[in-house]
Amino acid sequence: MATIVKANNISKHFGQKLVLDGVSFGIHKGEIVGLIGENGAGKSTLINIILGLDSPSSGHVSLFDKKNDDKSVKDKVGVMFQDSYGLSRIRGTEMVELVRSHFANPLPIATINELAGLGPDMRTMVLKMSGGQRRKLNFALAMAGDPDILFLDEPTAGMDSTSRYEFWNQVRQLSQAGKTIFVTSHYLEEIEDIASRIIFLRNHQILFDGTMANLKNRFTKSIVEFDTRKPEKEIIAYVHTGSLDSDNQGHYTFTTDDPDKLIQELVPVISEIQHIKITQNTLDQIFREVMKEGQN
Ligand SMILES: Nc1ncnc2c1ncn2[C@@H]1O[C@H](COP(=O)(O)OP(=O)(O)OP(=O)(O)O)[C@@H](O)[C@H]1O
Repeated sequence: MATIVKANNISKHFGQKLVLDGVSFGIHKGEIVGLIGENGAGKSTLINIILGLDSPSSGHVSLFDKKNDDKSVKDKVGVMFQDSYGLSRIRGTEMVELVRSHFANPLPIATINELAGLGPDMRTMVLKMSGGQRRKLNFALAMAGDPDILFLDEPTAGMDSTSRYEFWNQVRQLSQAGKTIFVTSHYLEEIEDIASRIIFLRNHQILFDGTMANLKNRFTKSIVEFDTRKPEKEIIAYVHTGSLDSDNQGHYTFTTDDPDKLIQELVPVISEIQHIKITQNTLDQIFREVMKEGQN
């Protein structure tokens, strides 16, 4: 699989302040990578370094196997920044035209608007656009050059629920069409939903890099719940792979590393068990737990 981004041992200081410390990873074609970390973790700094907008204190980055300032790379990269741009006294359509003119093979403006979902609002002066409309315009600008890789920095902040839903559907379709996506967001349920891979920045380094399933296996246990009239001591006698959290009027809650095995252990009494439910922590819960651990 082609590696589109290679970040090799990136460190970054701002003055005395260490922000990134030996960060390395590769991003492959077609992946949707979710970069997560607390406020100030260095997500935007890392994106800026990958894009060549900032330089690392040490380490190096390549995009499409070239240096990130190589001219041939520019046409293949689309970026949706967090902040709005300086030009605000022109219409959205004019802004998109301006950006299109910088690319060799831009998408038609109607296609760009279809992707961004701005409709007639694209003709509004940028100054008069709402926060959500500006986000959509930012997405339009990111897509203007028909990029192979899209960097999305907090793309849905300020978007209403329907717009978010449509936005992520669009991103999913772009991914299915072969685009590579690198996204940061504090809306972790959205990252959990969209990303094929999570990179978790913590204490200036990569704490975790892998699939959501791997992340859950590493940082969380499963909860197995069920109802039964069997007395507690009988149930406990069967279960060896989990610990009983509560037995509340016949509703049992076990925490376990291996929910499949726990269910197998219950097989002798399974006919007397009802409403079995297995759950795992969400990305949001895992994130909060990992952050809490760091404070202790
Ligand atoms: N140009 C700069 N000069 C000095 N410090 C900077 C600069 N840019 C970023 N920083 C600092 O680097 C750290 C990382 O900032 P960055 O914006 O990369 O974090 P982030 O993970 O994107 O945060 P957020 O989730 O809040 O957007 C912060 O402490 C920030 O104050």
